[in-house]
Amino acid sequence: MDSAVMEEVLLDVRGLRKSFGAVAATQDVDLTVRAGEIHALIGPNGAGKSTLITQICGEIRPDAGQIHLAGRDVTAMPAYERARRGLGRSFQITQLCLEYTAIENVMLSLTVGPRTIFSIWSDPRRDAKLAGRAQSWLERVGLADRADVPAADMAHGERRQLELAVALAREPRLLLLDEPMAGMGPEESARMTRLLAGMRERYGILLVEHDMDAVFALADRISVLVYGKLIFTGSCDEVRQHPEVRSAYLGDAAC
Ligand SMILES: Nc1ncnc2c1ncn2[C@@H]1O[C@H](COP(=O)(O)OP(=O)(O)OP(=O)(O)O)[C@@H](O)[C@H]1O
Repeated sequence: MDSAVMEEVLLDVRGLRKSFGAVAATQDVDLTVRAGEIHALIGPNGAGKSTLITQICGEIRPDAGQIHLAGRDVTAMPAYERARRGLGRSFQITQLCLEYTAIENVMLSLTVGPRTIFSIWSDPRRDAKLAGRAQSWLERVGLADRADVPAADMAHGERRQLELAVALAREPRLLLLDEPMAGMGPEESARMTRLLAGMRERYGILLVEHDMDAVFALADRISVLVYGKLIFTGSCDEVRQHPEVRSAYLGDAAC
């Protein structure tokens, strides 16, 4: 990848702070994600990872701090406006329409994407051009032959792949992935790891994940969050060697 592109900061979080009563869920967090980078965010349960993600998405307002998307201050913007400006998200809990087939789920996502004009009088599921575009997103996530399967009948790992296709169809530049490997067996997790590795050059990715094999296989940088504070940001090797990280999160067995 062109080094100028790789240097572009897609997400810049500065001094972000959020408390729920006495719980300081985000404490003065600074974080960047560059184009072409997978930046993993790790930390024990309750460390504040989801709270940070939901502030970046615009679902909850920070008490203090700024969020810039591709150089633009979006701190006061609603979630839909951030999505329009290239922020995509896949959720920790699946958000698919389970009664719809895989291709219908992606087609519905395309109807709210940036390059689609559709009429409220027509059923987008009957649109052949839209179906072609949806099929190509299914191909990219390895679900080409599952297009007509209702999401309800898909395996857990396939649903997570479909969720990714639904997010990608909106053509984001920055992707926030909240535990994409959650609930997966080793094979499904390895498949998702390969999929994300193949996507890295086209997006900036902030990856929240507990599966440390996946994190170490994918991340260019890792940030470690403990009790709402970022205690360290560095490469996989630096994180493995960091004494505070080892005691707070990894434990000696993981190093
Ligand atoms: N809406 C809320 N109201 C009150 N407290 C909250 C709320 N959301 C989060 N918290 C608290 O903020 C802290 C951070 O929670 P958060 O869910 O962000 O952590 P997490 O790192 O995502 O955890 P996990 O890995 O288990 O998903 C926790 O103490 C949690 O109980």
